[in-house]
Amino acid sequence: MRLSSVSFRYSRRGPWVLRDVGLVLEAGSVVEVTGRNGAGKSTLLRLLAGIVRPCRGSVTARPPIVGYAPEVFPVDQPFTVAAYLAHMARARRVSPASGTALAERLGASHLLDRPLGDLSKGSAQKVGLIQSLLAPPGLLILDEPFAGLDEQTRAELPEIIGEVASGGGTVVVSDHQNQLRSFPGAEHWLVADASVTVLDGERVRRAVIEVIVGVEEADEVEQKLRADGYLTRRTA
Ligand SMILES: Nc1ncnc2c1ncn2[C@@H]1O[C@H](COP(=O)(O)OP(=O)(O)OP(=O)(O)O)[C@@H](O)[C@H]1O
Repeated sequence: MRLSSVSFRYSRRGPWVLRDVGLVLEAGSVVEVTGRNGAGKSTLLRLLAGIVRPCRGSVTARPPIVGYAPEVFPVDQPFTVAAYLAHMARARRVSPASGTALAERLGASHLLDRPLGDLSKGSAQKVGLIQSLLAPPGLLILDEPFAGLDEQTRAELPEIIGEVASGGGTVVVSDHQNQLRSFPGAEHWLVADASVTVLDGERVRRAVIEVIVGVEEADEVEQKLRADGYLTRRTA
């Protein structure tokens, strides 16, 4: 799949969110997308998924089956989780059992009879994740999937991502917390100033700076730095 000279803005006179972006996604690759709040990560993911079209440039060779889990799953739908997943399974021409099995794997079986409107943010996000995986995706796009998830699902997610990739699917994950920073073989893209930089260690030189803070502030400062797209590591 390839993005060629892709530019996008939300309105004719609005600012360019992405400008002249060229990218290649290989089958079986895993890409982590980072960047500050509002940098354009979700917009890039929506362009990749085909939810919005470029204003200029083109997206070619998108795999036919795209699984997309949005940052905020829309719960304002009058269905139970089971009915929603069964409906999505029919739309994707797969057995409804696929939704039940995924719900079990992600510790969401107890949610099946609940109305979508009653779900917490984390539970809704799980349902969004399950629907994106119902049919084996050739392209899986997860927008901030780690943000609201419980520990069990957080731990399961890299495994699921690895399975999709080893089946030849391409996986793109936006994650301002850098949860996939040590995922084996993952590519890292940084969205900033309306462009996308492929960080591969050779083309982007890094500097390490030490930031010294009080113990009680450490978590908060680290979270802020990660929210701004920096990689962090703790020393003793
Ligand atoms: N539907 C929309 N209409 C108009 N502007 C939008 C829309 N969605 C996003 N934007 C603007 O486009 C820019 C990029 O937003 P986007 O959501 O892609 O960034 P992001 O990196 O995903 O941010 P975050 O980490 O906060 O989700 C921001 O300035 C945002 O305000």
